[in-house]
Amino acid sequence: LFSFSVNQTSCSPQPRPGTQSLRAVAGTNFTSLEAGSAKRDPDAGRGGSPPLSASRDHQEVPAQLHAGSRDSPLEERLGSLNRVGRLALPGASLSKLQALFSHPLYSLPRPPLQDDDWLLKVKPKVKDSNRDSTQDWLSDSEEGYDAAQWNSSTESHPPWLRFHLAISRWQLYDRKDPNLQALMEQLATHRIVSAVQKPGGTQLKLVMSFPNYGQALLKPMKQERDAETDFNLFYFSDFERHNAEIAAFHLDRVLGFQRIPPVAGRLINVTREIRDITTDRKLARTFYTSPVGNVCFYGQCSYYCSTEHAVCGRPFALEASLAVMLPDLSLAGRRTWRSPWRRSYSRSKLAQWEKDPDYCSKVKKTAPYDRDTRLVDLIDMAILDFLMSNMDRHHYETFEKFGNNTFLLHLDNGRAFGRHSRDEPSILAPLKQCCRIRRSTLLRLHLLSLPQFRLSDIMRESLSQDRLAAVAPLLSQAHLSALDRRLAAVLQAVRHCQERHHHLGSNEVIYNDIVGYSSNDVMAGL
Ligand SMILES: Nc1ncnc2c1ncn2[C@@H]1O[C@H](COP(=O)(O)OP(=O)(O)OP(=O)(O)O)[C@@H](O)[C@H]1O
Ligand SMILES: [Mn+2]
Repeated sequence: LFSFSVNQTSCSPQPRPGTQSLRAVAGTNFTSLEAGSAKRDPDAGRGGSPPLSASRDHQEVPAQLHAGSRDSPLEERLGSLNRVGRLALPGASLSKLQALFSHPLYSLPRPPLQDDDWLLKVKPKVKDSNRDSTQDWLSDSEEGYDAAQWNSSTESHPPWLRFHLAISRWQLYDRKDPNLQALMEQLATHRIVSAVQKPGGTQLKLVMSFPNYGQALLKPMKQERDAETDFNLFYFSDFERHNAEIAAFHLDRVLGFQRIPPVAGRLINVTREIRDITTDRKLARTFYTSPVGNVCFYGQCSYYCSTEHAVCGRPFALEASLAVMLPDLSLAGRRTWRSPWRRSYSRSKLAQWEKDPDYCSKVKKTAPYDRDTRLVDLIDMAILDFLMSNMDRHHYETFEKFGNNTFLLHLDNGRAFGRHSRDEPSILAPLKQCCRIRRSTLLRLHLLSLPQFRLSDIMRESLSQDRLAAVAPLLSQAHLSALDRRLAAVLQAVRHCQERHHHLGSNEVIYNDIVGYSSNDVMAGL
């Protein structure tokens, strides 16, 4: 019916899904503030720009942020953030999360997207002979799947395909895209037609398929929510946690990154939704019933796939995380990068960054960290990882198509949120050693440290939207409190950097990613 073209042609940009109602998230107070004055951005129809409000109340805010940024001390800027915070909460009708996402810092203007800033595009194919053979194949061999009647029109696309088609050079998804809701709903509720093991990686995970050909990566619950990782366990031996995958997605979104594929929690029926339907014989062979009558399996993998580490239903119900699959590698190849701050993964050796106090200045001179935003993107990732105490970020990935000038995918967060009683300062090494941070990130972190937006409250609210929150909160209060404590530590690290580099001016520490737009652009945009 159609095919993807990764090589861009000279066609004009396709309209993107979900950009028609970009304002949907604005809450009641903002809606009334904006009523009548909100104009659609001419680029919005292409998904090129975030929702832009022309409200006068909003115009004052970025002006403060903008003007205060270059030379005023941080406290002064925090003061203006405080005013912004209050502005965003005029009554009680906006939840904290809604108020946060309505804040101008979550709708910063981005450069308009060009044709080659989209990962994929639909290329209509009209040959009738192809169409017939595709349909025959669908109905003959794909039992349990819906007949696909997709064409080049967005309306005909299932949520997972809309998600794929909306991936851009700068983010995996647009937070305000209404398709996201549909996508999460699919992950959490759609019938599962197939479950097979995903080869590669160290721990058990399954690829689940839905009737509309969507797929998700499943990680099962392996331990109780608030079990703390044994202090003596090496980080590379830690179990993965399904709730960490879910919470990491929420945290990444709350930080305004949009670099983790959407993840939803779900109670899986181990018998009906895995054992009875799997075509993976190696997986099927590992099922058994435990002495208390629970259905268990352990699969095949290089770590923890044995009867000692079986995954069990109660008696059939199993908590799991389902992450939406990224486009197949044949359509959108990815490049894997070794993190310069990777741990040594040896019990006896230290990594170079642990020994060399001048390590960052070398990294800064090495491609691709020597240009564009790669270094500050890596530091964003380190901040995310420090907040959730993920020590396992040995590699990261990017989409090949976008070259070096693109966002970093934060995949594999299963080893985060293992410990709440301690922080792991070494995760912040990239920030502390390089003393560099995106201004947009820093301002959002400040916002999340204010009582009216407190990170732990925001995360509690965000996670309460997940279906598994009905079983038990996805992060215990101890983990939520740790987030606030760690956020304060990140801000302290930045302050320390600013003191150290005081003589060089604040631009030395703060990478100003909000300039590049003229003052007028910002005024019009916010
Ligand atoms: N949402 C996704 N869509 C497509 N591929 C994914 C997704 N998430 C992860 N992957 C791929 O699957 C691979 C394995 O996933 P993951 O890293 O989560 O498992 P793992 O067992 O922890 O692996 P490792 O032990 O190597 O860290 C990753 O290298 C990544 O490329
Ligand atoms: Mn891993």
